[in-house]
Amino acid sequence: MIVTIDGVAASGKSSVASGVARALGVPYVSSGLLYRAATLLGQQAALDLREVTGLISHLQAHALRLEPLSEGNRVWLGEQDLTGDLHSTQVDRDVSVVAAHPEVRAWVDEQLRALPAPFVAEGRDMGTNVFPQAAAKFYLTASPRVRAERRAHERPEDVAAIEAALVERDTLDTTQSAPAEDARVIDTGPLSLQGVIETILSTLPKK
Ligand SMILES: Nc1ncnc2c1ncn2[C@@H]1O[C@H](COP(=O)(O)OP(=O)(O)O)[C@@H](O)[C@H]1O
Ligand SMILES: Nc1ccn([C@@H]2O[C@H](COP(=O)(O)OP(=O)(O)O)[C@@H](O)[C@H]2O)c(=O)n1
Repeated sequence: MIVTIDGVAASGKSSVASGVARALGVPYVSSGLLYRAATLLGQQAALDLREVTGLISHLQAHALRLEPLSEGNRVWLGEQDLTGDLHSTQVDRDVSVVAAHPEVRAWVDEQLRALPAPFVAEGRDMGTNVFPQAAAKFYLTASPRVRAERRAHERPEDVAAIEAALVERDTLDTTQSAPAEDARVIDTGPLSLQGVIETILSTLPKK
């Protein structure tokens, strides 16, 4: 079974996906980490991230591997674990430009579709584009202020700066961020993390 959890930035996707995956005893798959890793590699090589040709050849020459685990995903470049560098403000700033390239999206999608089910996949277009056949689909939202307050525990900037950056990224991500027609939309604002996880678990089809 594949379950998809999409949503806007910092809406709780990875925390919720991890909780749902642990309850089901399956891994979760964080698609955003591959977009973040592509961005980091491009930044480290000082590439112009608006130019897709150079970026794609660079990605093809550096085999990145997503390791989906239920506790937390990791991204490897050979033996090097890149995960700790993927959630920086610098990567946040450029990732939507990288993710807008159809060639980069195809590079990510190919890796995701090669993963063996069952799993919980989280991102923006898991239920619409990558796994339209998923057994259950969810889409998480919350107001920009609520999301910024949550993310302020994970970034050095103040809440107002984080909120402005989240809203900008939501706008840049609009194309790939629409909920699937058959997704259940959950406003996580009034709910605890455990509350969101339980809401999802209670509506999953019985095996
Ligand atoms: N419903 C919730 N209530 C309170 N905090 C939450 C909730 N959902 C997520 N969080 C917290 O918000 C932050 C961002 O969540 P995260 O799972 O990283 O979101 P995303 O993967 O959508 O960016 C984390 O610190 C997480 O613990
Ligand atoms: N399925 C996906 C997942 C992420 N992304 C891109 O990758 C970026 C980072 O995704 P993420 O899920 O790690 O970001 P957060 O929502 O956790 O902040 C997003 O802002 C999108 O630009 C995407 O385009 N499609």
